[in-house]
Amino acid sequence: MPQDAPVIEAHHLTRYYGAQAVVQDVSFTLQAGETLVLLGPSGCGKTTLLRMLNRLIEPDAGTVTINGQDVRQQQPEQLRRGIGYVIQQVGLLPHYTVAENVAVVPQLLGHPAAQVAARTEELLRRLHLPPERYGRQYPHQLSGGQQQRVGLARALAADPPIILLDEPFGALDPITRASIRREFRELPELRRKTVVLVTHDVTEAFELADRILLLNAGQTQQLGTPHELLFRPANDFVRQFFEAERLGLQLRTLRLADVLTDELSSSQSNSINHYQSDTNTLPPSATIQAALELLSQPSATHGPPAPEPMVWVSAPGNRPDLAPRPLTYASLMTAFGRAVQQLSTV
Ligand SMILES: Nc1ncnc2c1ncn2[C@@H]1O[C@H](COP(=O)(O)OP(=O)(O)OP(=O)(O)O)[C@@H](O)[C@H]1O
Repeated sequence: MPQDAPVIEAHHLTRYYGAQAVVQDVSFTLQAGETLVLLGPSGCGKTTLLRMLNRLIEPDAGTVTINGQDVRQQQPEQLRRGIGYVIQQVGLLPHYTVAENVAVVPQLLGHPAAQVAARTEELLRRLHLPPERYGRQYPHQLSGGQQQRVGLARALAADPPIILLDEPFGALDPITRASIRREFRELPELRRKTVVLVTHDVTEAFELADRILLLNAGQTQQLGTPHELLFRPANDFVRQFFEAERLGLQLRTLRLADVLTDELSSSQSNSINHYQSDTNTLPPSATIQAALELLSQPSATHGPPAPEPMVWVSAPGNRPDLAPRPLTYASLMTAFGRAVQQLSTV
C-alpha cells in the first residue's frame, strides 16, 4: 500500500517541439508502491512525459521532484542509475552475455561481485530464464520475449525504488505479452516500487494500473483509478476512449464484493451443507472476469444446490461467521448487470 511521502512529483510539465506543445501542463504525484499508467493515442505525449522523469528529455516548463529533490539538482547519469528503465526495443548490449547485461548497473554502482552474481541468478530464475541455461547466452540467441525478460531483470537488478517502462511488452505477440505481464504483476518486489508505465493498450493499463493518466494531444484528460475512468469519465474523450472495450474492462475492474453486496452481507445461507472444496472458491476481492474463468473450468462443481456449473465465494474478511455462497453464471450475470446499471446512473 502506498505510504504518505510522495516519491515522484510532476508539476505543470510542458514540453514543446517547435510551436507544438506535445506535453502541456501535466501534473501528478505518486507514492511508494503505486503504479501509474500513462495511456493515450499514438503521439499524445506519453513517451515525452515519461522521459522527462529521468531527464532523458528536459521540460520547457514545470518541475520533477523525486523524494523531494528537484531532478535538475542531480547529475542525469547519477539520477538514472537509481531509476530502472525498460523500453520496447530492450536495448541489451549485444556483446555482453545475458548475465553480464543484467549485472551492468549494480556493477556501475560498485555493489560487491558476489552480491551482484547472486542477484543476477535470482532475477533470471524468477523471470523463467534459468541462469545455467541462459546466463552465458548472447541476446541474439534469445527470442523477443526472452530478451524482454532480460530487459526487465536488468531494470530490477540494482533494486531501484522507481521503475519507468515504455511499452515494455509492445513488440510481443498477444500470448507472450499476457504471460510476461502476469509475471511482471506478480513480482513481489514490484509491490514496494513506484512504477510509471507507458502503453496504448487499454487492457494492459487496466490490468497493471493503480491509477491511469489518460492523455490526448499532450493534455491530461483524466487522472484516476481504472474504476473512476470507467464509471466517472471526466469528459467525452474519456468515455469514448474506452467505449469499444467497455464490457471487458467492467469485467476486469468490478470485483465480486462490488456486485454481490447484498448476498455477501446477508446471514441467510443454508449452502454450507453443500460446500465441498476450496479449489472452486474465490475471495470477494476476485474480479468478475476471474469468476467467469473459474466457472468455465471443467472442475467447476455441478451439483447441489445448483445443477449447472457453480463456484463458491468465501465470506468477507469481516464476516467469518458467514458460509461460502454458491455462484452460477446466471446469478453472477444478474448481479453484474444490476451493479453496472447502478454505477452508470449514479
Ligand atoms: N524529437 C522530436 N522532435 C520533434 N517532434 C517530436 C520529437 N519527439 C516526439 N515528437 C512529437 O511529439 C509528439 C509526442 O510524441 P511521443 O513520442 O511523446 O508520443 P507517444 O504518446 O509516446 O506516442 P506513441 O504511442 O506513438 O509512441 C508527437 O507528435 C511526436 O511526433
